[in-house]
Amino acid sequence: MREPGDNRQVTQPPAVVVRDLHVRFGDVEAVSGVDLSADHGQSTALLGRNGAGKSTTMKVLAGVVPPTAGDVRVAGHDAATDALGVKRVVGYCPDVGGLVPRATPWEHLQLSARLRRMDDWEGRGRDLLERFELGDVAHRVVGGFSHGMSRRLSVVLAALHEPSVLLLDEPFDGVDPLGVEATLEVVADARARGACVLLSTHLRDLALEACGSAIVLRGGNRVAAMQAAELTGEAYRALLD
Ligand SMILES: Nc1ncnc2c1ncn2[C@@H]1O[C@H](COP(=O)(O)OP(=O)(O)OP(=O)(O)O)[C@@H](O)[C@H]1O
Repeated sequence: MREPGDNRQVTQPPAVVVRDLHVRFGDVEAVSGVDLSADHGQSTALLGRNGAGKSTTMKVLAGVVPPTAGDVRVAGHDAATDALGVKRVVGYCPDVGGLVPRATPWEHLQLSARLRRMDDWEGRGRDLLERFELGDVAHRVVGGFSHGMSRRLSVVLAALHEPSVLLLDEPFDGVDPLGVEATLEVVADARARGACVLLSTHLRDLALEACGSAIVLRGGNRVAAMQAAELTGEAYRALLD
Protein backbone atom coordinates (compact mmCIF):
# COMPACT_ATOMS: atom_id res chain seq x y z
CA MET A 1 0.00 0.00 0.00
CA ARG A 2 1.22 3.55 -0.75
CA GLU A 3 1.73 5.79 2.27
CA PRO A 4 0.93 9.54 2.27
CA GLY A 5 3.98 11.37 0.98
CA ASP A 6 5.08 8.38 -1.04
CA ASN A 7 5.86 9.99 -4.39
CA ARG A 8 6.93 6.89 -6.27
CA GLN A 9 5.25 6.74 -9.65
CA VAL A 10 2.61 4.06 -10.07
CA THR A 11 3.51 2.16 -13.21
CA GLN A 12 0.50 0.84 -15.09
CA PRO A 13 0.77 -2.55 -16.77
CA PRO A 14 0.87 -2.30 -20.59
CA ALA A 15 -2.57 -1.92 -22.17
CA VAL A 16 -1.80 -4.59 -24.77
CA VAL A 17 0.49 -7.56 -24.31
CA VAL A 18 0.99 -10.19 -27.00
CA ARG A 19 3.31 -13.15 -26.43
CA ASP A 20 4.14 -15.65 -29.15
CA LEU A 21 0.87 -15.15 -31.06
CA HIS A 22 0.06 -17.72 -33.72
CA VAL A 23 -3.01 -17.56 -35.96
CA ARG A 24 -3.76 -20.31 -38.45
CA PHE A 25 -6.49 -20.37 -41.12
CA GLY A 26 -6.52 -23.96 -42.37
CA ASP A 27 -3.14 -24.49 -44.01
CA VAL A 28 -2.16 -20.81 -43.83
CA GLU A 29 -0.20 -19.56 -40.84
CA ALA A 30 -1.11 -15.85 -40.97
CA VAL A 31 0.75 -14.95 -37.78
CA SER A 32 3.62 -17.07 -36.53
CA GLY A 33 5.06 -15.94 -33.23
CA VAL A 34 4.38 -12.21 -32.84
CA ASP A 35 5.31 -10.45 -29.58
CA LEU A 36 4.26 -6.90 -28.81
CA SER A 37 3.55 -4.65 -25.92
CA ALA A 38 1.82 -1.25 -26.03
CA ASP A 39 1.22 1.22 -23.21
CA HIS A 40 -1.60 3.53 -22.23
CA GLY A 41 -1.10 7.04 -23.58
CA GLN A 42 1.02 5.81 -26.49
CA SER A 43 0.42 5.05 -30.13
CA THR A 44 2.16 2.28 -32.00
CA ALA A 45 2.29 1.77 -35.76
CA LEU A 46 2.06 -1.71 -37.24
CA LEU A 47 3.84 -1.83 -40.58
CA GLY A 48 4.71 -4.51 -43.10
CA ARG A 49 4.07 -5.63 -46.65
CA ASN A 50 0.80 -7.07 -47.97
CA GLY A 51 0.13 -10.35 -46.20
CA ALA A 52 2.58 -9.66 -43.36
CA GLY A 53 -0.08 -10.40 -40.72
CA LYS A 54 -1.06 -6.86 -39.60
CA SER A 55 -4.84 -7.20 -40.06
CA THR A 56 -4.91 -10.66 -38.53
CA THR A 57 -3.04 -9.38 -35.47
CA MET A 58 -5.51 -6.45 -35.24
CA LYS A 59 -8.47 -8.84 -35.49
CA VAL A 60 -7.13 -10.86 -32.56
CA LEU A 61 -6.65 -7.66 -30.54
CA ALA A 62 -10.24 -6.67 -31.39
CA GLY A 63 -11.62 -10.01 -30.15
CA VAL A 64 -12.88 -10.84 -33.65
CA VAL A 65 -10.51 -13.75 -34.44
CA PRO A 66 -9.31 -16.08 -31.67
CA PRO A 67 -5.59 -16.77 -31.29
CA THR A 68 -4.58 -20.27 -32.34
CA ALA A 69 -1.81 -20.16 -29.75
CA GLY A 70 -0.05 -17.60 -27.56
CA ASP A 71 -1.08 -15.19 -24.86
CA VAL A 72 -2.98 -11.99 -25.75
CA ARG A 73 -4.16 -9.52 -23.10
CA VAL A 74 -6.09 -6.38 -24.00
CA ALA A 75 -6.67 -4.04 -21.05
CA GLY A 76 -6.36 -7.13 -18.86
CA HIS A 77 -8.80 -9.28 -20.87
CA ASP A 78 -7.59 -12.58 -22.29
CA ALA A 79 -8.44 -12.69 -26.01
CA ALA A 80 -8.62 -16.51 -25.98
CA THR A 81 -11.16 -16.82 -23.16
CA ASP A 82 -12.83 -13.41 -22.90
CA ALA A 83 -13.46 -12.11 -26.43
CA LEU A 84 -16.54 -10.21 -25.24
CA GLY A 85 -14.51 -8.43 -22.54
CA VAL A 86 -11.98 -7.49 -25.23
CA LYS A 87 -14.73 -6.17 -27.55
CA ARG A 88 -16.06 -3.96 -24.75
CA VAL A 89 -12.77 -2.17 -24.14
CA VAL A 90 -11.63 -1.66 -27.73
CA GLY A 91 -12.71 0.63 -30.52
CA TYR A 92 -11.95 -1.12 -33.81
CA CYS A 93 -11.80 0.24 -37.32
CA PRO A 94 -11.46 -2.90 -39.49
CA ASP A 95 -9.44 -2.83 -42.73
CA VAL A 96 -12.56 -3.58 -44.77
CA GLY A 97 -16.28 -3.92 -44.14
CA GLY A 98 -18.07 -3.39 -40.89
CA LEU A 99 -20.70 -1.01 -42.31
CA VAL A 100 -24.35 -1.78 -43.11
CA PRO A 101 -25.02 -0.48 -46.66
CA ARG A 102 -28.69 0.36 -46.00
CA ALA A 103 -28.04 2.30 -42.78
CA THR A 104 -27.01 5.96 -42.44
CA PRO A 105 -24.02 7.21 -40.44
CA TRP A 106 -26.41 8.42 -37.73
CA GLU A 107 -28.05 4.97 -37.55
CA HIS A 108 -24.59 3.38 -37.26
CA LEU A 109 -23.84 5.67 -34.33
CA GLN A 110 -27.23 4.89 -32.73
CA LEU A 111 -26.65 1.14 -33.04
CA SER A 112 -23.11 1.37 -31.70
CA ALA A 113 -24.28 3.49 -28.73
CA ARG A 114 -27.14 1.11 -27.98
CA LEU A 115 -24.88 -1.96 -28.07
CA ARG A 116 -22.51 -0.23 -25.66
CA ARG A 117 -25.35 1.07 -23.49
CA MET A 118 -24.15 4.66 -23.88
CA ASP A 119 -26.50 7.42 -22.71
CA ASP A 120 -24.97 10.74 -23.43
CA TRP A 121 -23.38 10.18 -26.84
CA GLU A 122 -25.26 12.39 -29.31
CA GLY A 123 -23.13 15.52 -28.87
CA ARG A 124 -19.89 13.58 -29.33
CA GLY A 125 -21.41 11.71 -32.29
CA ARG A 126 -22.38 14.95 -34.02
CA ASP A 127 -18.99 16.50 -33.28
CA LEU A 128 -17.12 13.50 -34.72
CA LEU A 129 -19.26 13.50 -37.88
CA GLU A 130 -18.55 17.22 -38.34
CA ARG A 131 -14.82 16.76 -37.74
CA PHE A 132 -14.76 14.07 -40.43
CA GLU A 133 -16.94 16.16 -42.75
CA LEU A 134 -19.76 13.64 -42.64
CA GLY A 135 -22.30 15.99 -41.04
CA ASP A 136 -24.03 16.75 -44.35
CA VAL A 137 -24.45 13.06 -45.16
CA ALA A 138 -25.39 11.92 -41.64
CA HIS A 139 -28.80 10.75 -42.90
CA ARG A 140 -27.77 9.27 -46.25
CA VAL A 141 -27.38 5.49 -46.55
CA VAL A 142 -23.73 4.47 -46.65
CA GLY A 143 -24.23 2.08 -49.60
CA GLY A 144 -23.55 5.04 -51.90
CA PHE A 145 -20.48 6.29 -50.03
CA SER A 146 -17.07 6.50 -51.63
CA HIS A 147 -14.28 4.33 -50.19
CA GLY A 148 -12.74 7.30 -48.35
CA MET A 149 -16.09 8.35 -46.84
CA SER A 150 -16.61 4.80 -45.54
CA ARG A 151 -13.11 4.76 -44.04
CA ARG A 152 -13.80 8.06 -42.27
CA LEU A 153 -17.06 6.73 -40.84
CA SER A 154 -15.28 3.58 -39.63
CA VAL A 155 -12.82 5.74 -37.68
CA VAL A 156 -15.72 7.76 -36.19
CA LEU A 157 -17.42 4.54 -35.05
CA ALA A 158 -14.21 3.20 -33.51
CA ALA A 159 -13.66 6.43 -31.56
CA LEU A 160 -17.27 7.18 -30.46
CA HIS A 161 -17.12 5.56 -27.00
CA GLU A 162 -13.61 6.82 -26.18
CA PRO A 163 -12.23 3.28 -25.88
CA SER A 164 -9.22 2.52 -23.70
CA VAL A 165 -7.66 0.67 -26.66
CA LEU A 166 -8.16 2.16 -30.13
CA LEU A 167 -7.35 -0.14 -33.07
CA LEU A 168 -7.21 1.50 -36.49
CA ASP A 169 -6.49 -0.84 -39.39
CA GLU A 170 -5.46 1.14 -42.49
CA PRO A 171 -7.44 4.25 -41.45
CA PHE A 172 -5.71 6.44 -44.08
CA ASP A 173 -6.41 4.14 -47.02
CA GLY A 174 -8.00 6.25 -49.78
CA VAL A 175 -8.74 9.12 -47.37
CA ASP A 176 -8.27 12.74 -48.47
CA PRO A 177 -5.96 15.17 -46.59
CA LEU A 178 -8.77 16.59 -44.41
CA GLY A 179 -9.83 13.09 -43.42
CA VAL A 180 -6.18 12.26 -42.64
CA GLU A 181 -5.96 15.37 -40.46
CA ALA A 182 -9.16 14.41 -38.59
CA THR A 183 -7.81 10.90 -38.04
CA LEU A 184 -4.50 12.24 -36.70
CA GLU A 185 -6.53 14.41 -34.29
CA VAL A 186 -8.52 11.40 -33.07
CA VAL A 187 -5.26 9.55 -32.43
CA ALA A 188 -3.78 12.52 -30.55
CA ASP A 189 -6.97 12.96 -28.47
CA ALA A 190 -7.03 9.25 -27.60
CA ARG A 191 -3.40 9.34 -26.50
CA ALA A 192 -3.99 12.49 -24.46
CA ARG A 193 -6.78 10.84 -22.47
CA GLY A 194 -4.53 7.84 -21.77
CA ALA A 195 -5.79 5.39 -24.37
CA CYS A 196 -3.50 2.96 -26.14
CA VAL A 197 -3.58 3.32 -29.94
CA LEU A 198 -2.47 0.71 -32.45
CA LEU A 199 -2.56 1.77 -36.07
CA SER A 200 -1.69 -0.32 -39.09
CA THR A 201 -0.60 1.41 -42.27
CA HIS A 202 1.65 1.15 -45.32
CA LEU A 203 2.35 4.87 -45.14
CA ARG A 204 5.59 5.37 -43.23
CA ASP A 205 5.31 9.18 -43.12
CA LEU A 206 1.87 9.07 -41.52
CA ALA A 207 3.00 6.33 -39.15
CA LEU A 208 5.79 8.67 -38.00
CA GLU A 209 3.35 11.54 -37.59
CA ALA A 210 0.74 9.54 -35.66
CA CYS A 211 2.89 7.19 -33.61
CA GLY A 212 5.76 7.22 -31.13
CA SER A 213 6.80 3.65 -31.77
CA ALA A 214 6.64 1.19 -34.62
CA ILE A 215 6.55 -2.55 -35.10
CA VAL A 216 7.36 -4.13 -38.43
CA LEU A 217 5.93 -7.53 -39.37
CA ARG A 218 7.15 -9.79 -42.16
CA GLY A 219 5.72 -13.18 -43.07
CA GLY A 220 3.72 -13.32 -39.84
CA ASN A 221 6.75 -12.53 -37.67
CA ARG A 222 7.85 -9.39 -35.89
CA VAL A 223 11.12 -8.31 -37.50
CA ALA A 224 11.60 -4.99 -35.68
CA ALA A 225 10.29 -2.88 -32.82
CA MET A 226 11.65 0.64 -32.52
CA GLN A 227 10.96 4.30 -31.86
CA ALA A 228 9.05 5.57 -34.88
CA ALA A 229 11.67 8.29 -35.42
CA GLU A 230 14.29 5.58 -36.05
CA LEU A 231 12.27 4.18 -38.94
CA THR A 232 13.99 6.00 -41.80
CA GLY A 233 12.92 5.26 -45.35
CA GLU A 234 16.07 3.19 -45.83
CA ALA A 235 15.56 1.23 -42.60
CA TYR A 236 11.94 0.51 -43.51
CA ARG A 237 12.84 -0.61 -47.02
CA ALA A 238 15.52 -2.96 -45.65
CA LEU A 239 13.03 -4.50 -43.18
CA LEU A 240 10.51 -5.22 -45.93
CA ASP A 241 12.82 -7.38 -48.07
N1 LIG B 1 -9.61 -15.68 -43.39
C1 LIG B 1 -8.47 -16.07 -43.94
N2 LIG B 1 -8.36 -17.29 -44.53
C2 LIG B 1 -7.20 -17.71 -45.08
N3 LIG B 1 -6.07 -16.97 -45.10
C3 LIG B 1 -6.12 -15.74 -44.54
C4 LIG B 1 -7.31 -15.23 -43.94
N4 LIG B 1 -7.03 -13.97 -43.45
C5 LIG B 1 -5.76 -13.74 -43.75
N5 LIG B 1 -5.20 -14.79 -44.41
C6 LIG B 1 -3.81 -14.90 -44.88
O1 LIG B 1 -2.97 -14.56 -43.79
C7 LIG B 1 -1.84 -13.80 -44.24
C8 LIG B 1 -1.80 -12.47 -43.48
O2 LIG B 1 -2.91 -11.68 -43.91
P1 LIG B 1 -3.23 -10.25 -43.26
O3 LIG B 1 -4.51 -9.80 -43.86
O4 LIG B 1 -3.14 -10.35 -41.80
O5 LIG B 1 -2.01 -9.39 -43.79
P2 LIG B 1 -1.79 -7.80 -43.82
O6 LIG B 1 -0.42 -7.55 -43.32
O7 LIG B 1 -2.91 -7.13 -43.12
O8 LIG B 1 -1.87 -7.50 -45.38
P3 LIG B 1 -2.38 -6.18 -46.19
O9 LIG B 1 -1.33 -5.14 -46.01
O10 LIG B 1 -2.46 -6.66 -47.59
O11 LIG B 1 -3.72 -5.79 -45.63
C9 LIG B 1 -2.00 -13.67 -45.74
O12 LIG B 1 -1.25 -14.72 -46.35
C10 LIG B 1 -3.48 -13.90 -45.97
O13 LIG B 1 -3.73 -14.45 -47.24
